[in-house]
Amino acid sequence: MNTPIQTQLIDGKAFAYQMTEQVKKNVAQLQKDTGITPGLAVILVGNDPASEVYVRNKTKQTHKVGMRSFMHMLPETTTQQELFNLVQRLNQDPDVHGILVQLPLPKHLDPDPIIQSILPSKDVDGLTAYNAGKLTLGHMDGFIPCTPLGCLMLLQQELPKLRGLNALIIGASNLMGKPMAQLLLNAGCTVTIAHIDTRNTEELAQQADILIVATGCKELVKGSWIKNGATVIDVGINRVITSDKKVKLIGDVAFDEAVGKAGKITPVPGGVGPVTIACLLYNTIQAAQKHVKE
Ligand SMILES: Nc1nc(=O)c2c([nH]1)NC[C@@H]1CN(c3ccc(C(=O)N[C@@H](CCC(=O)O)C(=O)O)cc3)C=[N+]21
Ligand SMILES: [Mg+2]
Repeated sequence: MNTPIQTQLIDGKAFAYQMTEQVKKNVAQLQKDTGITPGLAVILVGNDPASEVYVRNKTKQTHKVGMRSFMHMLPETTTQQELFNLVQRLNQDPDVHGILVQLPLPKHLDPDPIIQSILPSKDVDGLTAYNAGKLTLGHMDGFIPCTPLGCLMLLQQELPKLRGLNALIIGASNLMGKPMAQLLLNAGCTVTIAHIDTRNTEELAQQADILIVATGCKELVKGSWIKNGATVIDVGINRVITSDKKVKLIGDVAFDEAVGKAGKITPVPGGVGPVTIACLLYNTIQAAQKHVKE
């Protein structure tokens, strides 16, 4: 019999708090040195309830660190041209250092041309071809998407050494899986990406020292998929209604099954989510600092 493993929770909330305090100091310093207040513009189109929660959290944290927040809530009926025009305006606005277009957009809008129209120097989400290319080349001076950057920072804190570890990323999106793979490759991991058409995801997971799950499929990863002692990063946030009719957040990992198998795991909520927001603020202060140097 295997003795059950003591599973340690990775406290994303505490990590995010520390990071946010540092950003706050940097904002104050920048203001003192230059008189500039970093500004973040967030565009939200339509009324997806989950997106509204994230955007509200972002706005709250932006104010907390002393940055300016420019919220643009656009109706569901917004056209491609109107959205495009707004991005152009924000690109030219000297008070705006970072621009984020909350995804997903309503179905009638094509996200790619909109994202690609953001000035790379204001692309704090790291989704333009310029910043994605920088990351692929291993240049660390571009903007890195906030969620994978947060996952990397958590892993660097939790593990003594990443070099040589087997990492499996389940999910291959431009926002998460692909940049995560680049980051871990640059950090010396042996990286595998599994996606919807992968036939042996479970088997691959069982080999993984680091397992990162970002699929949006609730509790996809079972306890039996997890290698003993592995570090599990659960990026999923799924809203479910409990039998007593309460809204509950659950991850892409069956958390109760993972306890006793994983060495370390991020909870949902309180894991990757808050760190994502802290990284967004981190990228925005970087954008404002670079703006001064130019
Ligand atoms: N262009 C773009 N950039 C993003 O960075 C981006 C995006 N689109 N679309 C959606 C995802 C998701 N995301 C989260 C932000 C905050 C929490 C967060 O605050 N989570 C809390 C719980 C919040 C809740 O109650 O739902 C937690 O996990 O503890 C989660 C997820 C950013 N994303
Ligand atoms: Mg979980």
